[in-house]
Amino acid sequence: MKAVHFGAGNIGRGFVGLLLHDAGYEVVFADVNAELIDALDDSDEYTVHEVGAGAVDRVVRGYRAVNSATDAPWLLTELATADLVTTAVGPTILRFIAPHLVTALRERAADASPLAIMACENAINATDLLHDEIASLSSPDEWPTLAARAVFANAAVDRIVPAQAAGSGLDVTVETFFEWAIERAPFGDEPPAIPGAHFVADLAPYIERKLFTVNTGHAATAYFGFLAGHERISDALADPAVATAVERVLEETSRLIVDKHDFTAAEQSAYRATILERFRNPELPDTVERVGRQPLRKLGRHERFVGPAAELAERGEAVDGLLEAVGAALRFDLPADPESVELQELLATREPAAFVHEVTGIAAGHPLEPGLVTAVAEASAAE
Ligand SMILES: NC(=O)C1=CN([C@@H]2O[C@H](COP(=O)(O)OP(=O)(O)OC[C@H]3O[C@@H](n4cnc5c(N)ncnc54)[C@H](O)[C@@H]3O)[C@@H](O)[C@H]2O)C=CC1
Ligand SMILES: O=P(O)(O)OC[C@H]1O[C@](O)(CO)[C@@H](O)[C@@H]1O
Repeated sequence: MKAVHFGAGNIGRGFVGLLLHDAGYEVVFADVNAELIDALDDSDEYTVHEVGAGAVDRVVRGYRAVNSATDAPWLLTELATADLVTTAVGPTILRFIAPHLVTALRERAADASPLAIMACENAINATDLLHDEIASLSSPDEWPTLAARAVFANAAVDRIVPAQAAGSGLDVTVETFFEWAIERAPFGDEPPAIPGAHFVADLAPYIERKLFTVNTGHAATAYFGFLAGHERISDALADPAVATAVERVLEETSRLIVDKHDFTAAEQSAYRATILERFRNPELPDTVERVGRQPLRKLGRHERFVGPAAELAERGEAVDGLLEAVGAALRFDLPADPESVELQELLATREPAAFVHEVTGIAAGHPLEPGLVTAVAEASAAE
């Protein structure tokens, strides 16, 4: 069994690549970072160091690496005999992966087993997004033939993998916790054998609970923590003012999760407590800058703040905590982060309502619009 994994970064090496390796797959990493690919190519193994209670080290061996920017022919050769393709590149990068996959599907033998494709990104239904990008490169006549050569399954991935210390080489430091939930239905009776993953009938509850608890809580900690002058996530959460603001946000999203899905209030409360403990892990060298990265993406319509806030507002529920988190995100002013720079430029040049429509995708007249406009106006005035 062979898996081609796009994105040999933190999640690629520290989570998806590791679980595929442990599942017995021959793993081929594809990345556009030449230095990283060369390092993988020149190495025989790397170690995934867990930190926290019950931590163990795991060694990944026997992989290959291909530079997908400069060696498309070799990548295609690998894809031709792959059983599985995964990605961990970031949702905005999926459109750059699509051209490789459309070509691979064109060249895939009609009698080969369908290629399983799973985008492992922090976004609702990222595989659907990748599917649509691939289909857009085909024609309505051709696409049914290509689509029959693949199985697309959405997935939710959860493991905190911070930025790695300089000099750590290919080794990756990760938390002990992980969860990889994958839609079962697209595979029929034969889901891929990945012991570390679990296959679920309906992914929506898992991905919404994950994105609107883990990612909402983490990003809120980052933005409130940044404003309070903290560098590390664990220090930010040790600040009672930050912890209280984050709790307020998570109480709101938890209300939505419990209302919409089959999780009880007690289950959601336990899940929330667990994730806050994960964020507090003092052995995890995680920073507010990493967790807050790409604020424009994180302020998107179906993302961790505006997504749940819009649904709650539509239900007539209060969203003061989420709006406060949006306000903090708007003040994430970090010259090293291109999206933060763009965000500050937009704040300085757009009227608040125009900013809201453009950045958050919330339209005029939506019940969340007034709250967002106020948050933007306050952030602009504070500039
Ligand atoms: N780090 C974390 O704790 C978690 C991250 N995620 C998600 O996983 C994805 C990846 O995140 P990280 O691993 O943290 O980022 P990362 O920056 O460490 O890794 C991304 C990798 O993708 C590569 N890449 C960029 N463009 C590419 C292209 N066109 N083709 C092939 N490779 C390309 C980069 O060179 C880099 O090695 C994101 O969607 C993130 O939201 C999900 C759960 C946890
Ligand atoms: O690129 P994003 O969406 O910030 O992804 C990283 C996030 O995902 C998480 O790993 C949670 O699974 C957090 O560590 C981190 O905030």
